[in-house]
Amino acid sequence: MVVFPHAVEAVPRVDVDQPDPDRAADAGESVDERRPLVDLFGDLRTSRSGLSEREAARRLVVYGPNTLSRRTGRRWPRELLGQFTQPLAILLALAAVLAWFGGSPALAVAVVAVILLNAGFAFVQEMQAERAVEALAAFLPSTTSVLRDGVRSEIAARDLVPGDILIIAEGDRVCADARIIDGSLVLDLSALTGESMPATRSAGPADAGTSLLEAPDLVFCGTTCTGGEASTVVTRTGMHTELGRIAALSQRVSTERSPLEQQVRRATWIIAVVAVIVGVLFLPVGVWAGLGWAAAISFSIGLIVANVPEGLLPTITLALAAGVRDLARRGAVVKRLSAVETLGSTTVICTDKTGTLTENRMRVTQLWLPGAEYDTTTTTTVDDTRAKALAATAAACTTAQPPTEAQTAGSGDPTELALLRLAEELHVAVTPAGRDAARRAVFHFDAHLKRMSTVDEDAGTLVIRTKGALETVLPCCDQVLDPQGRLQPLDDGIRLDLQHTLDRYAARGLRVLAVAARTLDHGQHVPTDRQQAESGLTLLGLVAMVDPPRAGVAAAVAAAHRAGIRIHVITGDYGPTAAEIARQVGLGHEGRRIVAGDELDRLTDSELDTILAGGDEIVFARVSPEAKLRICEALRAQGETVAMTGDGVNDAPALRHADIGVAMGRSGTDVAREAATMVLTDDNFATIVVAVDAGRRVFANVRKFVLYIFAHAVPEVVPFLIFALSGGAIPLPLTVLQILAIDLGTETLPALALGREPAEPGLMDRPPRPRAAGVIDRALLVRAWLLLGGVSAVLVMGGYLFTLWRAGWHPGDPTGAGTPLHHAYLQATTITFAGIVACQIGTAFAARTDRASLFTIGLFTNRFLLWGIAFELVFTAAVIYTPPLQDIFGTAAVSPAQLAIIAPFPVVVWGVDELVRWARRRAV
Ligand SMILES: Nc1ncnc2c1ncn2[C@@H]1O[C@H](COP(=O)(O)OP(=O)(O)OP(=O)(O)O)[C@@H](O)[C@H]1O
Repeated sequence: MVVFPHAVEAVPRVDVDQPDPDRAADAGESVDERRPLVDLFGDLRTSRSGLSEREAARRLVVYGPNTLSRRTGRRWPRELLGQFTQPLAILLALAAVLAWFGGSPALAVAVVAVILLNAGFAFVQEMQAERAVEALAAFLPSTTSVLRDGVRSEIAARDLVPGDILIIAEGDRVCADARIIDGSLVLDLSALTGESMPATRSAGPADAGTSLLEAPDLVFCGTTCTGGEASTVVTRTGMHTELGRIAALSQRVSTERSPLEQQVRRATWIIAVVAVIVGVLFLPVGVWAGLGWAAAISFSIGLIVANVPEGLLPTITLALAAGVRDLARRGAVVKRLSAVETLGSTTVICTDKTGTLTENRMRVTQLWLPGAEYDTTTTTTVDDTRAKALAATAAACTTAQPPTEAQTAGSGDPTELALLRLAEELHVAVTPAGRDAARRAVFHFDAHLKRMSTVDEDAGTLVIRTKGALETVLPCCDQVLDPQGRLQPLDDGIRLDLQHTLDRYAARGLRVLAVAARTLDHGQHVPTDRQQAESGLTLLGLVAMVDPPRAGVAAAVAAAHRAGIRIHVITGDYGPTAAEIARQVGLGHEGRRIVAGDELDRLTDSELDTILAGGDEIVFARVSPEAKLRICEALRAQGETVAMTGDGVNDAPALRHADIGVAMGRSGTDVAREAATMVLTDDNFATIVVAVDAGRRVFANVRKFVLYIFAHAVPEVVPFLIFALSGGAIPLPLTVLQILAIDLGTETLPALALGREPAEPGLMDRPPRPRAAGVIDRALLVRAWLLLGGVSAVLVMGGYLFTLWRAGWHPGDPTGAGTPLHHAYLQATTITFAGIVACQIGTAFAARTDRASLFTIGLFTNRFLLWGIAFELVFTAAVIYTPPLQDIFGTAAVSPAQLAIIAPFPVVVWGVDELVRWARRRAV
């Protein structure tokens, strides 16, 4: 259920208190958003202080939730039909037609069953995968800021109703159509109009001449705010918005094919072509070996059907979807299935510091003033008027909302919350209402300037208050307050003192803010020019705050290092502060380097490449968000797979450009969340490493079932080869329907179960897989076809020949119906069939690990596999021992002594593979 178009509600709504759509539509249609504001307020029965909670609740029932709903009901028949028009399904259908007219109706029916089962299976899996991704929206609740009962509060965006006063600020995604009543905004309208240039919208007289989307004071759902702040009155919500109307409703989570799926699709095709060639070639050989044409055709069809790996793709899609679901539970919401596999090959993580490596819960611990210093954690009372003025000024220069009973954590920038708390501790508390009432202008925090300023009226005079990074505030100051409260010029001695203090605090990992102020002369106007306002200030002092590393980050960093992943920090904070935090969490254990923003700007591209190619982990400090894009590009050009975090509007290009853009679910902006591939619902760095782990596991599991499915082809094909090569002297060891029984009945569940295998030990102790490395490589094919398949084929053929030989058969003896050896022949083919099943069980256990021994993960740790094997055994027993199935599949009951021949097969197949893995482990 979503409010924004990036994900759209997939399930038809069936709420009992569902509003009458016609009524709601009427209500939504009847407002003319371009009427003069007073009239619009009248029409919407609202005012500048917003609706009451009660009225809002009532309107929610009338208008319905502010969501875009998509009708899914009618989509599925087309998707199901699509499964039958897949090239592989058409190939099989051709085979069925051939079988029918070739005189093998039973085979034709069986092939049609294969087609139906496969299509149904693929359909269900794809629907599940899609639902998994769409359901993720629930993990990303969107909130929005409104005035209700005159108080600003955060509500779920889906609860927004017409008449609400909605406050839109930089980074927000506009989640309803609204008219601006105060302030101005820079908007990105590209989602709605395709226009990539940002547009400015501000309060003003309504203009009836322009088109709705171009109206200077209207904003629309689906656009994003890239700058400014404004109050607006909501005119339309949900399906009544322009976005709802234009029905950009088909917008869905991107379902483009992942590289993994593309690779497997290609491999599937190659194998299908090989299967067809082998099948067609078998035709003349079969006739030559003594089969009639009809039997030869049916066998070649059987060979084709058996070897076309039609179930592979949907199984992979499902494994990726299971990975997506698992990640969402663990705090990482990914927006594309393909992201799961990209995560697994991540080689570099570029992370910001505040809030990702650290808790983002700041607390002021130090105050510095010319000639005085206080440790606020040990000093119980600070009795210094200059210190109090410092704290009061810093707290007044904020926009954050301190904690209230309703919102115990407060809202806004944690740096500012720490300053509000400091003022309270020093008994100079600033109330948000008083602060906002005195406010005449704000020069917002700017990520490039790294400072912010406010102009406030204080006892009839205007005061400019500035806070920010020392190196950006200092050039705006030309004096300080000395210990006696007199103004002193900022001389070299004080500058040196300030620098020493800054470095001392930074070495402890503290974030340092300089605070300055200036009182305007009587009669001076509120300055509109930022540069002019932020000049001639008096420096009051420094405040330093701790923001401790998050629990678990150090362990995650160590895990990432073991997994061969390098981590660079890209932060707006001061270099030594960031470097100390980096040290505390274990970054740069093999070399750490600080590159400051201005140094980075001076570096040529090749110099940057050289630095990045070295083994150091780098702290890029005081960098602008734009520099993230440059670093990301440089890393990708070196062939790295980059995961990049970001939370601001300006981070969006870098997030889009990285292989995995990671945004913060809690603290980030909507714009960053929109641009990212993965959103961390807990904002925690450790979750990125968890996601990499999950990505690796999903990739490894896909290899496991590909191995398993490929391996069984050999014991199925070899019997045919032996029959053909012997010129019919060795009778066919396997019937066509037995092959289909294996393909349809016994193979599928264990393959699916392998997709749910827990991570193999040591998976995160290996270097990342190269981006170009395919899921199906030579090593996998050798292991599947030569090792597991080869051993199985030898065993199965051995069992078959041994059974025949024990019954007194010699090569060339007739075994057809009515001959004395016929029953023994049926038993021997049954042994081939059961032998392949036994070898599959061994293969499944072998495939569970790629390098490790099965004993290290435990024999019974994959319950799904055990159930799959149990089903496989029951199915096989039914085929062998129930008379109707015996007739269909051409089997005969076998004695316990005969079964004893195949009983050790699983252990032999698995044992040989275990030995090879052991030898490989020793070789490294
Ligand atoms: N609300 C604020 N008002 C004034 N100055 C601020 C404020 N927040 C941060 N600063 C200053 O700007 C600098 C950079 O802050 P910014 O928020 O860009 O970086 P950051 O949050 O530490 O970085 P990141 O999250 O990327 O690790 C800080 O070191 C501080 O000096």
